[in-house]
Amino acid sequence: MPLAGQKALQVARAQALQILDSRGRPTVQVALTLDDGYVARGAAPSGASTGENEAVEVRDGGRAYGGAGVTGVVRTITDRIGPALEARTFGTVGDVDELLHELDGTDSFAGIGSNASVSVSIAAARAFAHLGGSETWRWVADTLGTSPRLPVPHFNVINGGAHAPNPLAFQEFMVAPVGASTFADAVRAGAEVYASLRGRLRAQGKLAGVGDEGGFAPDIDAPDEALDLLVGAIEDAGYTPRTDVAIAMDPAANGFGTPTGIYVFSGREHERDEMLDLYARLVRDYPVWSLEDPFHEEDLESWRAITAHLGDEVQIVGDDLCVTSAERIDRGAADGESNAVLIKPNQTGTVTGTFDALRAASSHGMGAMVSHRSGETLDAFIADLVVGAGTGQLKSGAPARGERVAKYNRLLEIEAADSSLPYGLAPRA
Ligand SMILES: C=C(OP(=O)(O)O)C(=O)O
Ligand SMILES: [Mg+2]
Repeated sequence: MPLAGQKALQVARAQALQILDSRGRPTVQVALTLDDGYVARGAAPSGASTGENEAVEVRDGGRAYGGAGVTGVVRTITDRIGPALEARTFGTVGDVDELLHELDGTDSFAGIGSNASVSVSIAAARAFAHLGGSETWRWVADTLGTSPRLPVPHFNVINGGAHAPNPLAFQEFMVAPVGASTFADAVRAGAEVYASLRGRLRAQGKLAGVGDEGGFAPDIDAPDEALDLLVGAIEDAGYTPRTDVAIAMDPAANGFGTPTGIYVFSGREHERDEMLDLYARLVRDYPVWSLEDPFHEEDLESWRAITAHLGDEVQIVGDDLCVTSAERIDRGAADGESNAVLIKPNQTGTVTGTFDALRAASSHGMGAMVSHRSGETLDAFIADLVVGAGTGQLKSGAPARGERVAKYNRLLEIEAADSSLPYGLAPRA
């Protein structure tokens, strides 16, 4: 249903452009020009460690850009989606997304590409916000019926796994300023911890390059070593681990595990029980508050075991497990597989699918962390999304590199413009 007083969307011109993402690979940007001259844009990010059941990103074959171009997707938008958009008026973003599903004709966006659908859908969401005279975050909150809030930023400061060339199997080690009183203070804490971590790594002779999300990629392989570095960096920056700044991890275990529960890292195999013991020890010994994709997406027995054993102490987040799918979130909740979900719009391919996933998580009392992808653009839609959805958690990489800080900087802008917005994790239902 359209929001009260919502003007219908009439697209005068739909254009698409191949641009580069933060890995130097092509992606697509859409521009929808409205009758009043307003241009609503949306760009598609791209993951490297993807779940099996994500909506399908379509790329060209051939040799251009290592076979990774999106000229076909640009053509699909220009020749098929654009004319279909221009031919009709739309009452809601759901109507636009329905058209995208119709044009696609598959149940995974393998036809038009989730990179086409998500960029069009994000642009349409911005167009509806503009037509309603509101900021995009406010439009999200009005559409979902949620209480907006500024999220705790999760800064990924040590990168491994598929995002870095180092031997570290676990993909992400994040610092989360849970004790900050404003978003601006949280950004400052994140930047200070990042700077002190750089100092520690330099002092230890381990300062190497950075990974895809801007975190350092030191030549280490043990999770303990990464966590020791983080705790030391938090203290060096003058903060108290856990109460001021907590830690979140995304091992992204699809990258080193199997459906049958065998996990290979640090030069040997680890079985399910050993992994459960390892996580229990890390949660006990370090200020870890959130643990994402600790097991392979098909190793459901392990997911159920960790949620049962550690779910009261830490948030267990399903990313590759749930792939921003309301259906999979419902199933996972019923089976006790995780108690929180990651929300990435391009995993489902539309803003409507993203809203459905957020509603599903909320209906089960699950936490929801909104997330960037490892391949990003300057598009900061997820910043507005997380404020409007009011889930209180965002991960967008290190507090460095333009495509990562674009999201944090947008949140600083939102906070500066509306100081009544609360900051912090959403109270659990
Ligand atoms: C952000 C992530 O990485 P990618 O975008 O490569 O899936 C993740 O796994 O949470
Ligand atoms: Mg993940």
